[in-house]
Amino acid sequence: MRIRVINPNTTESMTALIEASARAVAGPGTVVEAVTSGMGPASIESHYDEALAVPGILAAVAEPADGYVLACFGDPGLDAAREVASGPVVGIAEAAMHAAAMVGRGFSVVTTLSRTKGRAHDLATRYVAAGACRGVHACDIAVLDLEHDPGARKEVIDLARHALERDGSDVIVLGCAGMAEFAAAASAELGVPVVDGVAAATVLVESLVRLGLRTSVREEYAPPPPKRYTGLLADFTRS
Ligand SMILES: O=C(O)C[C@H]1NC(=O)NC1=O
Repeated sequence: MRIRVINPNTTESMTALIEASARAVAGPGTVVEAVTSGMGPASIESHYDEALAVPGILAAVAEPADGYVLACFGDPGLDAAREVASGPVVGIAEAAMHAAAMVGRGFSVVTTLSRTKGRAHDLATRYVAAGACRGVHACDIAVLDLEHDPGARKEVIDLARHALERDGSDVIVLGCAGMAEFAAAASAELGVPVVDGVAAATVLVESLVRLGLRTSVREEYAPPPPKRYTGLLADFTRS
């Protein structure tokens, strides 16, 4: 099978990190096709960035694949992508939170900027039972600095340790695709499961494809009603 793993921001080096995390867990019969969005923000750290990332996501899911991963913790454009993708679409926050809820009593999210904490809470409300997400904590390291800041890994792990104590949680969810490579070291140091949403989403999409499950086209996720689109979007939308 072929899984298209989409980095919704336009930073190639981050796509490489995402690709490595997805390939590390993909099964022997799975081809991971990691792609960088062709248009939009260099990183996604606000509602504005999320909105401007969606056209690139929709263009990326328009290409055929057996399944798709949206490798951005805000799960931008997830519902719209499900209306047009040829296979199941899973967001990394969705996958990470579900996985975390299955291996512990309550998880804490460690994310980047404080301004994105509300989004993580909103997604937890959508995806998991009340109380499953015990808290969301921000390290206030910008997304693109995670890769270049030599102290980032330690800051994230120290914050995760604080979160476990403060929240009384027993699992950590990494709140950014750019933190994927911290998961193993964090789990070894903290002694708890640390969930990287890129890996979780890759395995979950593989499982859905193996189960023969695709997004239902009855009602909400049916293909969008045909209509005229004008302006720049006319090139990227279905007519
Ligand atoms: O929402 C965030 O802070 C993280 C999110 N932004 C991004 O460009 N890739 C991500 O995973």
